[in-house]
Amino acid sequence: MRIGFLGPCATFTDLAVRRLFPQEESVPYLTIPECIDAAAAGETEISVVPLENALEGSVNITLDYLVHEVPLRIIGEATAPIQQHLMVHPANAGGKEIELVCSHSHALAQCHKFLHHEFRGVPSQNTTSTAAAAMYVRDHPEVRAAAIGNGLAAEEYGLVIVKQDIHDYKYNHTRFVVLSSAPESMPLLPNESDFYKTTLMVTLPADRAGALHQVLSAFSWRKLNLSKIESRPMKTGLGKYFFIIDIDMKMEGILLPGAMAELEALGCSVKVLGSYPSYKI
Ligand SMILES: O=C(O)C(=O)Cc1ccccc1
Repeated sequence: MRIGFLGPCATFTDLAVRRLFPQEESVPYLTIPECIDAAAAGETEISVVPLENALEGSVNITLDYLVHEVPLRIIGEATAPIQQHLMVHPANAGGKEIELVCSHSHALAQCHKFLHHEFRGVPSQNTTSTAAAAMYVRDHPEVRAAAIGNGLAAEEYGLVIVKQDIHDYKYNHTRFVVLSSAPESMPLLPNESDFYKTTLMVTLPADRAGALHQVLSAFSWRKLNLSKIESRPMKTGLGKYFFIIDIDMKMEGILLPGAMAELEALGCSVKVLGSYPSYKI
C-alpha cells in the first residue's frame, strides 16, 4: 500500500507515518494540497497530513482543501507529541550570528515566545514543512539560517542542534489525519483503538436566529460529546460560514443518524467527513 505524506523526509508527518504504518511504502509530497490530491487521484491509497495543533489550532489549508476541493474521507487520526529544536549548518555552529529562522508556519508559531526573546529582530521565513526548512539550511550555509524541526531532520540533513525543546509550552501535540477515497482502506493497527470520532460539516440555514443553538441542542440532549467545533468561511461572501464538528463517537445506527436527521429537519445541510479510529502515537 502506498502512503502519501507531507514531506520531504523527516517532517513530523513522516514520523507519524513511520509509527502508524511501519511496513508500508511511503511517498513524500512537498505541500499539503499535493499530498491530498495524490489520494484523490489514486496515486496513493492513503495520504496523511497535519490537521490541528494544540498550541496553534487548525491547519486551515488541510481543512479547507478537504472540504472544498476533494471527495476524500477521514479514515483515521493520530495525535503525537511535538518537540521542536533549533538547528544550523555545521559551518555556522560555532556561535555565529543567525540571520534568518525558517520553518513551517505552525512550528514558528509554536516557538513564538522563544523567538521573541532570543531572536528579536531576526526575520523568519515560512517553508512548506519543517523538513523543507532543514533542507534549505543544509543547501545554503552562506545564508546563516536556522531551521526549526525535529531530531530526525537534524540527522537526515546533517545539521547541528543548537537548542533543544524550544516550543513555548510543554503540551505540544499535533493531530494528523489519514485520508482516503476508500473508507475501508485503513490498515488494522496492532494496538486497535477503542476510541472513535465522527467529523461532520454542517451548514446552517441562512439568517435564522438561534440556528447554532438548535444544532448544539441536537447533540446535547442525546448526550453526544463534542470535542471540537470550528467555523470556516464558505468562501462565497463575508459572514458566510460553515461548521466543522467533531463528535467523540463512531457512526452507529441510532444516535448520530438521529442527530443528523434532526439537523436536516432544521434546514441544515450535513456532510460526514469521516467516522474513524483515533490513535495516540
Ligand atoms: O512540517 C512538518 O514537519 C509537518 O509535518 C507539519 C507540522 C508542523 C509543525 C508541527 C507539527 C506538524
